[in-house]
Amino acid sequence: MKICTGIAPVNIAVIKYWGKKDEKLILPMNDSISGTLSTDEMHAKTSVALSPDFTEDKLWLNGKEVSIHQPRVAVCLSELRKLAQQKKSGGDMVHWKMHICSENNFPTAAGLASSAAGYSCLVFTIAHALGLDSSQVSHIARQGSGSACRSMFGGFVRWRALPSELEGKQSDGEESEDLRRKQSEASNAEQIISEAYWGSMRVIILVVNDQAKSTSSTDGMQRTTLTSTLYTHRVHTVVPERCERMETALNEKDFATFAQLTMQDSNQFHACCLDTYPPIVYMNDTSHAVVRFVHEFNTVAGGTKVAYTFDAGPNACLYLLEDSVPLLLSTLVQYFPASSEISVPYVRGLKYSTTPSPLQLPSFTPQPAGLLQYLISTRIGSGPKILDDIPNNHLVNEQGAPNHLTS
Ligand SMILES: Nc1ncnc2c1ncn2[C@@H]1O[C@H](COP(=O)(O)OP(=O)(O)OP(=O)(O)O)[C@@H](O)[C@H]1O
Ligand SMILES: C[C@@](O)(CCOP(=O)(O)OP(=O)(O)O)CC(=O)O
Repeated sequence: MKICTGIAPVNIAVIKYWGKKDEKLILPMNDSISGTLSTDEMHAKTSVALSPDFTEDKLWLNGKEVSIHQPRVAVCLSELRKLAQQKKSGGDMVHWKMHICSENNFPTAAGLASSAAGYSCLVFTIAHALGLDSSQVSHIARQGSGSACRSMFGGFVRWRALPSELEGKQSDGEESEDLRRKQSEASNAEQIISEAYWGSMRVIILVVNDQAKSTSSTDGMQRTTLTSTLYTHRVHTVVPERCERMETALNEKDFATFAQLTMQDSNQFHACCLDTYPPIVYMNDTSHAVVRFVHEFNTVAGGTKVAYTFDAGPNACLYLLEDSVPLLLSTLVQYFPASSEISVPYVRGLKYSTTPSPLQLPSFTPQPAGLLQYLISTRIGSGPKILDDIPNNHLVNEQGAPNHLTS
């Protein structure tokens, strides 16, 4: 019997992934770039037990058994076992069944990138258990959920689309097994900026008080690729150039350019969603109020101090530098007050000792209390980690049954 436990981070894209060239392999239409958030505030945690005595693979998510036969979970397990066999790694364990327990210390499927952290954690932890090099398996995490490949590394991460020379199909229209394997291995993630390089980068997540389930990313992006003409322009013309400019801004620690590109890319992604037919609407009135707030804050602050970005949901993610956080937080709390009924801290996570007076924003009206549920204050952090040396930390016990939820 072998048991391993790992944790993995959430990532939030600053140049968005949206749309696939290949639904099965999850090959993206364009490169994307994201920041990896610290696991101190938000993480997925996975334990895997392998034993020659287990008769079937099993999976528990947040304490409940779920089907191990979901195609995306199944493909991750079979690819990891195949790779371990090829590399002659893991010995007999390659043939043993696994019991996997996974949980998130933040809401699952609420548009907070739980699938990215979740699949990254599952693939990283099993790769470690089978003795594989976990820096070489982001293409497997990608097959769980595209954005999961970026959670395999810390700092800022770029996920590359397939290089054009590997795009071809064979003359009979059928790709060979060999070409498919090469294609799959060629679209992977790599760290472009370490978490230490721009150590003052901070992130604040604004959880919007409306978690109505809208179109899933998987379905939404499929519809956009089929129907949006703006999207064609985005993929072929805008994103390639924007990714290069984003890498330069990160390398030069040029916050104003980083922030402008981040906001423009979020806006264009949501414009493509609206240009989808029938349209997809992820941002709500509160999201749009946050956009207006950020622009007004930057105007009054006399420079671009804060950037917003929105994924496939109404929650906002703000990128800013450490020295702007106290003023941003005090102003935000003033203009987006907590509900009077809130029984938990409104601002969670990283604490700051100073509370400056809020900026006065003449063109922005204070919003009704409770539009935001809570805020998570965090920073850019490192990639997944194995936590086997912490006692009593596993989510699964020696009998292969789930332990009680621990975090
Ligand atoms: N810790 C985990 N381990 C394994 N799978 C997970 C884990 N967390 C989430 N998932 C998978 O991801 C699914 C949720 O993905 P979904 O894309 O709906 O939500 P999200 O990732 O929170 O939102 P978004 O992708 O819009 O940011 C879950 O139903 C489950 O299949
Ligand atoms: C808007 C996004 O968050 C979309 C994420 O899409 P997913 O990675 O959840 O989609 P699938 O590959 O179908 O699982 C942008 C991004 O993270 O780059």
